[in-house]
Amino acid sequence: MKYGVIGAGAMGYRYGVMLQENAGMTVDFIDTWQPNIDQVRKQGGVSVARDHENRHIVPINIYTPEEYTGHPDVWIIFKKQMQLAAELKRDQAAGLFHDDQYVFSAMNGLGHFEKIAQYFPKENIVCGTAMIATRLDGPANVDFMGAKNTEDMHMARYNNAEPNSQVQAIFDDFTKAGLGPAFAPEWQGMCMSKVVFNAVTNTLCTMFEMQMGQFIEYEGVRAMSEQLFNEAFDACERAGIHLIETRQQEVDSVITVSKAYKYHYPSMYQDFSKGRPTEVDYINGYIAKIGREHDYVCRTHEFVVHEVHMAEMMRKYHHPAPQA
Ligand SMILES: NC(=O)C1=CN([C@@H]2O[C@H](COP(=O)(O)OP(=O)(O)OC[C@H]3O[C@@H](n4cnc5c(N)ncnc54)[C@H](OP(=O)(O)O)[C@@H]3O)[C@@H](O)[C@H]2O)C=CC1
Ligand SMILES: CC(C)(CO)C(=O)C(=O)O
Repeated sequence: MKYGVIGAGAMGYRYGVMLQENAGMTVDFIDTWQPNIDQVRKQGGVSVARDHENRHIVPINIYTPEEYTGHPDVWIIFKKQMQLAAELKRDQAAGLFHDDQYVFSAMNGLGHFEKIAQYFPKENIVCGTAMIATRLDGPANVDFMGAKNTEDMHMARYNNAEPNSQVQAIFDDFTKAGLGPAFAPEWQGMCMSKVVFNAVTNTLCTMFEMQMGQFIEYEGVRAMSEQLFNEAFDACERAGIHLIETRQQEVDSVITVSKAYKYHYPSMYQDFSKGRPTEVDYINGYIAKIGREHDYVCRTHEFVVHEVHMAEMMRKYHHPAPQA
C-alpha cells in the first residue's frame, strides 16, 4: 500500500520511516515547515538515530501540500492539535484528499477526529494511540527513543466496526514495520486511556522540565498520578466512557513506560522548550471539559491547565533548558 504522512515531525518521521524501511512501503511526506523540507533536500533525506546511536540518513520524498500530486491509499496524520484545522484546510485546498482514501492518526489529546471527519467518511477513519517516544531535535533530525520492538500502539475504527480488509491491511503493514499494533474494541475509551496517561507524564515533566526517568525518581509520583487518574476516571465514568486500562494499570504504566523511555522529554516539553504552544488544553483541558459537561469539576486538572499556561507565559522571562 502507499502511505502519505501529513506532518513530517517526530512521529510522522517515525511511522513513515519504519513503514518505508521495515515494511518496504512507498511513503510520501507532506510538510509546511520550510526549513525541514530544505534540510531533507540538502542532506538527501531525514537523519535518524535510535537512542542517540546509529545516526544515518534515510532518503525520503517530501513535498509541500501545493507541490504534491500523488494519491496515497492511506494518510497518516501527525500534527500538533492546535495546527490541525489549518493543515487540513490547506491540504484540502491543495487537492490532496480523495473519497477512496483511509486516514489514520495517533495524535495525543482529543478533538482531532471531529476535525478529520469534516474531510473523510467516518468509516475510512482509523483512530490510534501510540506509546512510542520520538524526539525531533531539529529540522529533518529525529531520534527514535526505546529499544527496537518495544513499540506499542492501539487502533480502532472511528465507527467502532470490526476491521474490514483495508483496515486489516494497515494493521498488517504496521506490524511488519515494527510499530507493535493491537486492535482495541472501541475508539473513545482507547484514546481516553492515552489522554489520561499524557495528562500525568507530559504535563508534569513539562512544568518541571524533566525527562521521564527523572520524573519517576520522585517518591511522590504514584500519589500524584493516582490523584490525576482518579479525577479523570471519575469524569469518564460519568460521561459513560470506558477506558481500556484500569486505574491501577495506568499508574503502573507511568512507572514502566517512564523507565523504558528514561531519557525522553515528552512531546509537550519539546514544544515548551522551543517556545511553541503546548497541547495541554487538548489533554488535561479535555478531561476537565468532559467533567464540567457531566456536573463534575476536575479541580486538579483545571489547576494543572493553568499551571502549564503560566509556565508558558514565564518563557518570556527565562528560557527552558534545551533537550539533553
Ligand atoms: N513525539 C512523541 O514522542 C509523541 C507525540 N505524539 C503526538 O503526535 C502528534 C505529533 O507530535 P510530534 O510528531 O511530536 O510533533 P512535531 O512537533 O515533531 O511535529 C509536528 C509538526 O510541527 C512542525 N514543527 C515541529 N517543530 C517545529 C519548529 N521548531 N518550528 C516550526 N515548526 C515545527 C512541523 O510542521 P509544520 O511546520 O508544517 O506545522 C511538524 O510537521 C502530537 O499530537 C503529539 O502529542 C504521540 C506520541 C508520542
Ligand atoms: C512517549 C509518550 C508516551 C510519553 O508520554 C508520549 O505520548 C509523548 O511524548 O507525548
